[in-house]
Amino acid sequence: MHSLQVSTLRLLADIISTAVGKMEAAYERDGHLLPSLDTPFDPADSAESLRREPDVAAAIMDILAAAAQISVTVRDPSRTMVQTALAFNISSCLRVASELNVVEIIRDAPSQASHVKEIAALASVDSNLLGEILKLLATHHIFREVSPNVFANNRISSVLDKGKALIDLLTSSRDERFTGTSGFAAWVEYMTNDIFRSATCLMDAISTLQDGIVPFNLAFGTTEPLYYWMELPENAATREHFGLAMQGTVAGGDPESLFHGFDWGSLGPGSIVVDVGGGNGHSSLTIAQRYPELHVMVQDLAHTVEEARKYWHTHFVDHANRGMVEFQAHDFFTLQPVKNADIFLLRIIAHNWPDLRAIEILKHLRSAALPTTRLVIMDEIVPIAGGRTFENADIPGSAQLFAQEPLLPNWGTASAEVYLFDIVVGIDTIECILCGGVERTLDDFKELLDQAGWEMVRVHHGDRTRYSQLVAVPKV
Ligand SMILES: C[S@@+](CC[C@H](N)C(=O)[O-])C[C@H]1O[C@@H](n2cnc3c(N)ncnc32)[C@H](O)[C@@H]1O
Repeated sequence: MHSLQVSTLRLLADIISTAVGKMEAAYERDGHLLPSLDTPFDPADSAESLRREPDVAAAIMDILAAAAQISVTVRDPSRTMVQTALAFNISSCLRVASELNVVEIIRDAPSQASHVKEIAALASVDSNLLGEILKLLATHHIFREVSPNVFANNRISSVLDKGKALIDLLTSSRDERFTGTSGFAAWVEYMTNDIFRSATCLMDAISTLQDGIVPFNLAFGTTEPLYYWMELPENAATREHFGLAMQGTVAGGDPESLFHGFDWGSLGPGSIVVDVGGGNGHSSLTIAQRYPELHVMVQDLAHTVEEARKYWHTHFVDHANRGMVEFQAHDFFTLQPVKNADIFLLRIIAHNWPDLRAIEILKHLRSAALPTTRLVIMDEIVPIAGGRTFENADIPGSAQLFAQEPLLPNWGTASAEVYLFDIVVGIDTIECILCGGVERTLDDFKELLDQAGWEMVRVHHGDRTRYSQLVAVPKV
């Protein structure tokens, strides 16, 4: 038994060693250095794009999975448990750092490093507590403590940079801080504040078993479903914050992600793309910027679609002036008014709804579809985790890769995001907590589409920084 454990450790160490060798070879071949953890992230650095090369991406997955597995194998389990139980403090401290603009304060300091007293003075908070917060984050490689109580940005903290002048951030209202940003900090703050609050009510909602009441309702004291609650006039600031946060879901992953999948260039001039539940329409806007001959219709609930109109007029006024974009208040649980769509785009919509409701949305799209209409779904696909066999090989692109033993088949915590978001959509939006997980496996999607009259014809797997894309056509 003991020697078996030791040989498992050796296998894990070998996986790391082999993967590091592959990375070394790729970086050497291209004449790049691996970007340092100690310096701010530069998305324009060509060394960064190397991480997306299939061999390097696979090596990274192996390193993440094996390093995590080796750590929990060798550690006293009660220490692992305590640290995991207290992990919420990391979320909480991250929110503080973002709301107080710590990254931007350090960025604009003369030597790009600041004593916590200087940071606290600019942020108008107590320096002792802030120091503890930053030390916890630095211990998790978020910021770097360059000398006692002096902090610098590093690769991880720098991605929170809102990219605005510090003076603007310090003088603007809380609600205006994200305006004009990529939305990534808005997304992080939405997760560490709104979603965090809902998460604290998970146990209460599960034990109460009230139909239609999810943790979000208990946390925010409302019986309205999340998106209808956001439509209320008093929640305009949250709605705007959420719209920017959704934009941040693209900015924080691979900005090119929308183009890794369905070939938008294959659509002819004037093709109609309906962005169903499009939020502020940032995804269809990015697609239209690259393919300006596409005619876009952004649909969402009434107030959200007005945010979309503002967003497009700020970021792509030319398309709006050419009459190539329309904004339509539309509830996707009602008849779809666009009957001549080339594409119905559903980005991170299906995961918000339990099967019966998702089928309703898909059926409305099916009823409005022409024989040539295609449905493009962008969402997470939950990998098969309980084995290493895959059965849907008949659909192009669908095959799932599995990690080598002794890693978990789904690469364990290297794939954690999809499981974390499964809980997020459960606590925020499903209408009945007993309806089951809403992030779906490929089989779940196939079944869902089938029941709504669609046939899945192509799968483009994401790579944990991108949503997967599924293409479906009307079933005849
Ligand atoms: C997770 S967000 C995704 C937004 C956008 N597709 C994106 O990728 O950023 C879900 C969107 O669904 C919209 N939504 C929720 N319920 C809706 C309904 N009944 N009809 C239309 N849109 C709805 C919300 O307002 C929100 O914009």
